[in-house]
Amino acid sequence: MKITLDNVVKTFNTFRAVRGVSLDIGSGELVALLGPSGSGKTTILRMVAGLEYADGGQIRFGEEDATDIPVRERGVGFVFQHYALFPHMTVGDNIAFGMKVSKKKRSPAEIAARVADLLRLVRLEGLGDRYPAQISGGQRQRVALARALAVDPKVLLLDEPFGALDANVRRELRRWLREIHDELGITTLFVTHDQEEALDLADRVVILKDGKIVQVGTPEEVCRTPVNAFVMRFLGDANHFPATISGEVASIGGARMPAPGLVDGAADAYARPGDLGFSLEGDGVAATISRVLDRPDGRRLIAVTEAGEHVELDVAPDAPVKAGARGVITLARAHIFPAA
Ligand SMILES: Nc1ncnc2c1ncn2[C@@H]1O[C@H](COP(=O)(O)OP(=O)(O)OP(=O)(O)O)[C@@H](O)[C@H]1O
Repeated sequence: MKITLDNVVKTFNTFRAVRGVSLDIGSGELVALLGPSGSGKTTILRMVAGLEYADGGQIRFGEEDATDIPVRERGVGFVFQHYALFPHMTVGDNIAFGMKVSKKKRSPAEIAARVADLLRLVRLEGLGDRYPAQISGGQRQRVALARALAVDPKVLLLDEPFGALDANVRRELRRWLREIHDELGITTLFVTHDQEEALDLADRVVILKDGKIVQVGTPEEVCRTPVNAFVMRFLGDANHFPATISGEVASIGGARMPAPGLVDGAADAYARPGDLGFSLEGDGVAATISRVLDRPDGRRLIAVTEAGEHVELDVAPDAPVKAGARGVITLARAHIFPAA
């Protein structure tokens, strides 16, 4: 099912939570809405679900105006962070619940077979007789997904479904969700404020700020060509350097870089840790190493520039650098934007 948002607006009292959002979500696509707290992600999801009405613009399911489709007939499955399972029902009964109350009549044997299929799909075979309190948080969210899938939704809406889980479980569930999505091909809209989660999971990422879309693109597009400093910073690990533009060339400390299309004057350059290096001499930004952090996947240096800015850079695990070393930060790549 294709979903279209056409200049959608939502106002609470006088506060504009969503300010003219237009977005096409292709049939079978997995799209993440990513943005800081209060950027309007949940409000957009709730409007698609029909739990909230847009007060401007239009939402279409296929070619049909969604306002004409009652919530129960939208064919939407939800998983929310705090959308608790029924504690007094077994896992199996929780999954069966939607089928039992659905207009589409199914026999008890059909329901039991479907519950068994779904338990297999979410890899919880054998746990159907447990109660929610007897399984882990990650398993509970898998049950919540199985319950949402039980009624064959055309659209799946997930609001921070893994928000309450620890980092390793989150990572595992996100891989698993992607596999399930690829198997079932249900159009999925996923809300998160976790950049890594959005980038790992989604076909396309929609970056929101103050109720507006700032950028839409594949993970590669938003990472490699952020449209502005907000996207660059929000995606994480952005080091800032003041820059000066002259004749479409940026000077960043002693380094020079092409800056096509930028006007002369002050600018902001941003670079990620992997785009930086450290050497004792050369063209770059003078800095002193303040800390050396060793991690399973390499060595990260924390440097302080002469302007007092902290910069993080990744070097080879065996790079011979010690805290206190003075030298220059070299830039292999940077994103340069007009000064804010
Ligand atoms: N029912 C409501 N009444 C008044 N204001 C609301 C209501 N729901 C949301 N808002 C406001 O609308 C803005 C957007 O909220 P929304 O929950 O959509 O943001 P979000 O991006 O999902 O944030 P979070 O990540 O914190 O959940 C916020 O400023 C919020 O306070």
